This record gives sequence, C-alpha cells and structure tokens, in this order.
Amino acid sequence: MNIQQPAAKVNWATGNLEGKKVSKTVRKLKHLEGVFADEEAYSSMDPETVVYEVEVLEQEQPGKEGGLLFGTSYLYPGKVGDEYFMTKGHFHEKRDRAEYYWGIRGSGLLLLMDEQGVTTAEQVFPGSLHYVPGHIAHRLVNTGSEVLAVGACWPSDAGHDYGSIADRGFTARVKESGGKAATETG
Ligand SMILES: O=P(O)(O)OC[C@H]1O[C@H](O)[C@H](O)[C@@H](O)[C@@H]1O
Ligand SMILES: [Fe+2]
Repeated sequence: MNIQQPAAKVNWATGNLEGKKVSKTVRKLKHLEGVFADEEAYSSMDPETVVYEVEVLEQEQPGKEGGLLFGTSYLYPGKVGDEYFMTKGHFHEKRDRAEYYWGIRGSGLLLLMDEQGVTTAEQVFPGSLHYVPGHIAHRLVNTGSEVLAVGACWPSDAGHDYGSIADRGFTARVKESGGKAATETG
C-alpha cells in the first residue's frame, strides 16, 4: 500500500494552513468601500490597512458540486470610527448551502442575517462552533484586541454573493460604546 500525504497541515492553535492547494487572499480597507458606516473615518484611514486575510484549502475547484472547502480567516483588531473591523459578509450564491465556523483565537461576534433582514449574533471564542444554515448571510466582527482567527468548512459549490450585502447591508452593526461592544440595529 502506498501511504499518501494528507490534504494539508493545520496548526490548530493559530489556524494556519500549509499545503500545495492553499490559496491566500488579503482584504484591505480599499477593498471594503461602503462596508463601514462612518465614511469620513473610512476615508481618513490608510487604504492599504489590512483588515483580514483568508487561507483556503482548495482541495476541490471552487464551484464544483459535491466537494468541500476548508479555510481560516484572520480578522485583525481595529475600528473605522467606532465600528469594529469586520468581513464583507455574504450569502451563498447557491442559497441553500450551509457552513460551519469555529473560533480558534481571539474574540468577536458572528452576525447572521436571514433573507428578511433579521440579524442575530453569536459570541465567537476559541472552541466556539457555529452552524450557518443555508439562506443566512454571515459576517465576522473582531471586538477584541488581538487577531480573531476563525476556521470554516463549506460546500465547494456554495459561492459568494456579496452583491445582496452591498445593496442592502446587514441590518445590525457592532460598535464600541463606553469601552465595550454593543450591537446597533436599524
Ligand atoms: O468572503 P468574506 O465575507 O469576505 O469572508 C471571508 C471568508 O470567511 C470564511 O473563511 C468563509 O468560509 C470564506 O468563504 C470567506 O471568503
Ligand atoms: Fe460562507
């Protein structure tokens, strides 16, 4: 029998993925236009500021039916005005596709919004496990002072629909108020 190498190597303490099929994406402030409420604060900041990075094990071709993708997101601590750094957030292009998220390092919130615009939030911490059902948009928010590392596993044909978020946004924002995180709806 021929013993093969595994798909990748994961550092479970940091989320770091190593392997031939691991891709990396860097999202800077300049890629997040219109995401944060305070446009004045946004335009006064360095557009090259890195907000988050994503490592994805592309074991299957994204778009292919039947496979799974696996990744880690690293969301840096920071704020635009009083609003914490967050990911763009998305619905899946194939709306019924679900996903698991789990907290690895740091602390934050996972915002979950249904198609009617009702948003709920879950606490993210090392060891937290989050089930994101289909038809639910998801966005991570780093409310802490260290990097928020979150793992994810999702169907390779799920795709990302950022457009619906860009058009209407999430119906809740997470801002610092009196030194702690508070959610704001409306
Ligand atoms: O795609 P964003 O909303 O920017 O979130 C960043 C990434 O977070 C997770 O790792 C998801 O599983 C990825 O599919 C997603 O791309
Ligand atoms: Fe997703």
